[in-house]
Amino acid sequence: MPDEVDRSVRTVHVPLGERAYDILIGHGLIESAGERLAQAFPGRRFGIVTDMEVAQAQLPRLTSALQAAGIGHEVVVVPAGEASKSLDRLGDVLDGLLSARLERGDLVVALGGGVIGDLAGFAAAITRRGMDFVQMPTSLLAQVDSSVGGKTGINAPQGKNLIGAFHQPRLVLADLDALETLPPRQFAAGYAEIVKYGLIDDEGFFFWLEENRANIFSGGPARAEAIARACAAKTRFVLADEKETGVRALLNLGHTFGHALEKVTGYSDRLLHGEGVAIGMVLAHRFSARLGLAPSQDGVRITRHLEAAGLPTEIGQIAGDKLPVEPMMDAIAQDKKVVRGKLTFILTRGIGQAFVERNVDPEAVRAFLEEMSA
Ligand SMILES: NC(=O)c1ccc[n+]([C@@H]2O[C@H](COP(=O)([O-])OP(=O)(O)OC[C@H]3O[C@@H](n4cnc5c(N)ncnc54)[C@H](O)[C@@H]3O)[C@@H](O)[C@H]2O)c1
Ligand SMILES: O=C(O)C(=O)C[C@@H](O)[C@H](O)[C@H](O)COP(=O)(O)O
Ligand SMILES: [Zn+2]
Repeated sequence: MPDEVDRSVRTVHVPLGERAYDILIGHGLIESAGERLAQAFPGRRFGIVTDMEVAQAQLPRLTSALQAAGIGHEVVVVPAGEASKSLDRLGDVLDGLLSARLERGDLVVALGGGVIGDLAGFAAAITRRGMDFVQMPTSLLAQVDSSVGGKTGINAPQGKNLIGAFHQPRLVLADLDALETLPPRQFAAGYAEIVKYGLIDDEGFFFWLEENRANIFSGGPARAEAIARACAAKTRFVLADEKETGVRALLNLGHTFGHALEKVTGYSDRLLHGEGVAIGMVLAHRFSARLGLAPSQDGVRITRHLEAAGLPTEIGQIAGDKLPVEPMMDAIAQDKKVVRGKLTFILTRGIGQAFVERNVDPEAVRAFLEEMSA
């Protein structure tokens, strides 16, 4: 931790009309959650959904704060990790919320990383035909990406996030102190999604990250700035295209490859989501260069930056047996961006110049993946 801790709270507003909400980023937000929630949602009860690791590292801070504010709450805990984005664990969460007799006017609180945000957000969307929910992201990835924008859901055997709903949170409280207990591998995985915003349409941000990566990782002032800039960038895309009929698909840079890799590694610790995104972004740049769209040096520069952050950049770096290409192609064919059977990829003309390419030739993708997996 730096000697001087900045106590100010940054706010990114998401002006989505009647679904508008604030993202607060700062220290001590879990401790002040009792007062904030009591003021914003007077008289409501809260169903906190979390995972076993976050329950150990962060939950006592929240329950003490709610107790101190006299707020009624129940807790539902699921195992940590991507495997909890499943129908079985969704059933457990629904059972916990209903057994606690939370009413439709009460709120769900997602305390955890992106797995908890996606799972609890989806549970909120369908419990009693729709409860409000608050995101309290505790991983870097959740603070810069998954807690914002309203995508919620779980995985299916056929592919990643194939079951879900758009359901915006009412409030996002991103407590920087929570990151102090986050394992380093998880921090690096979240960093990949920060880099993504630079690669999509903001080369200046990517260059800033090249200068400030060490400060972000060590918990210096650049960390809060990076998180706030990432949230502001995501908010821009969500406002322009809340339900992803067009430009929001750019937030999927690296994800078509990444999601396929997550599926073939069994949604397990073999490959974290952010690690899949890191490899996927490198592949998207290489594939674009292969098609003559982007300079290959940009791919090299991105690879260097991600490697310096401790992230994998090659399929061959994934632990375990060699990954087969055909199941990856099956996953790619199930991607939600597919239109009338045609593959959509986010390709690029270089750093900060991503674009949506519809009707990508599956044979070109297969040949590329065969080569990249060799
Ligand atoms: N909805 C969206 O827009 C969106 C965006 C990006 C990613 N996602 C999803 O998010 C998920 C990945 O999220 P993630 O990387 O946060 O994974 P995660 O939720 O599994 O959290 C990572 C790990 O860190 C632990 N953890 C989290 N916070 C901690 C803390 N403060 N201290 C100690 N341990 C902590 C968790 O227990 C878990 O083991 C994927 O399922 C991905 O599909 C969704
Ligand atoms: O919010 C979005 O839109 C994103 O694409 C953000 C991604 O980082 C995230 O992983 C998202 O869950 C992927 O969405 P999906 O629609 O491809 O499942
Ligand atoms: Zn992602």
